[in-house]
Amino acid sequence: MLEELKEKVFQANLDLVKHNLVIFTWGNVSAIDREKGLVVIKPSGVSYDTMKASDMVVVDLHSGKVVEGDLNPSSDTPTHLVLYRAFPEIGGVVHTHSTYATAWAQAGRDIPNIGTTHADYFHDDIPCTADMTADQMAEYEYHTGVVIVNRISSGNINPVHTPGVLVKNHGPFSWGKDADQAVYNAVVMEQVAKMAFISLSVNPDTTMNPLLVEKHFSRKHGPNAYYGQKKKQ
Ligand SMILES: O=C(CO)[C@@H](O)[C@@H](O)COP(=O)(O)O
Repeated sequence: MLEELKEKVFQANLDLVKHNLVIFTWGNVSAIDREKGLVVIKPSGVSYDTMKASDMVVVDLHSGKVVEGDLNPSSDTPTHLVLYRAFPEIGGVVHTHSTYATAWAQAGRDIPNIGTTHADYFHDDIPCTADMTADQMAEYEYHTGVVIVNRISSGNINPVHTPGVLVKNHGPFSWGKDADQAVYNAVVMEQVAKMAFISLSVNPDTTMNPLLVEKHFSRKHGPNAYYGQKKKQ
């Protein structure tokens, strides 16, 4: 079942290593088949060096139960499932421990939009979730998804326009229309986290023109999208 999606998720997980976003068994990628209501995700604690497409685990979107696979699904599976249920537009989710984005998450700070590189891909500051309550620590991974959705909705953030978040004291989660786009957004998150860290160490008081944000974001999104579009006659 879902052999083609397993292969895509497997390759997307290997891309995390290719882009230096993870080491050892850290991180995970999933994708969803919305027609079947099934999610394919990386198995828990399996090295990227030895992992195979057939190791990918298939779980039910609503119950979280494993419907296919011999290995345990990623420990972050409940987080992925909350995001798929809350954001119907997304088709892939990524979690990494990429160094700079994780450092911003551990510091509990939003990654500010202070450059066109950020604005090309993420409209808003990349938000960091709040501390979790003692109650939320029970079923931590499920409530990680809940605090992500709460942070996005309370910030009136469009999850398609700002496809990522930092989980405080943990690390980044990104998403996209499919697993590949979710990985792409994870790479961008790490890059803009690094750029912002360096920029603010040079000038903590730097600013960003909101008009420049709109100009760059609209190059890829919205009616005036330019990137990769046919030349207007
Ligand atoms: O963030 C963490 C642990 O802190 C996990 O995402 C990471 O170790 C990957 O766990 P899985 O192997 O996907 O269960």
